[in-house]
Amino acid sequence: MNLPLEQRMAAFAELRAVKTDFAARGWFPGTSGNLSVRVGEYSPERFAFAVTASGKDKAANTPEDFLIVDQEGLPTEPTRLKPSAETLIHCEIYKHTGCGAIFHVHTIYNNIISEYDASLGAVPIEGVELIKAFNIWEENASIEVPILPNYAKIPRIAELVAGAIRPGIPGILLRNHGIYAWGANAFEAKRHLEAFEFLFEHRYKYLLLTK
Ligand SMILES: CSCCC(=O)C(=O)COP(=O)(O)O
Ligand SMILES: [Zn+2]
Repeated sequence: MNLPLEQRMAAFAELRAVKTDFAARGWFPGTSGNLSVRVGEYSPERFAFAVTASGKDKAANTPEDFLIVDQEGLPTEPTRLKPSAETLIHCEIYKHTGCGAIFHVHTIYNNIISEYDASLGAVPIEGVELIKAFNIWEENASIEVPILPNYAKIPRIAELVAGAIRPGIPGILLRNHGIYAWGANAFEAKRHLEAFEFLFEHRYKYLLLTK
């Protein structure tokens, strides 16, 4: 898939803005986290996306922070950059949702809550206003955010992604690892990620107060 230079540059610029924003929040500790936005035409069998390069300090901006990969997670042109080690998870989410952007961060709240609720297989959240960020408008709505095991081998996690995606819930937690949040575009993926993080912090603090 040959993408015009302007499309690649626009995707990289969009990722850079999100990366800078999340880095300022401390959302990339120890080089963790990865970001992607889809570019060009889409079918579940054939698509491409811009993704962060693996192992970089995501708080630093360099000319070698992003590359384009295809639906298999392989670079679309020769490069010495390595795509995120977790690119296969992005591939699965794009394939099964058709979304336009995916953001993955490790935070204290998403790690602790995913561990706390691991035996349930999902984080239950009820009656918090920010559920509306997922376009769920009913009164006293409840949602469950799925939790997958954090296997060392990413392909083992990737093969569970399709079965974990729940209609209307644009996110998946990896146990004691972090969250993947997605949306139709970068704006929506960011809104979803911020809402998830708010809801995890809310649950953590509510549990502390009430247990
Ligand atoms: C040091 S964090 C371990 C890998 C990880 O979970 C992550 O999110 C970052 O991996 P990447 O290859 O995208 O840099
Ligand atoms: Zn990670």
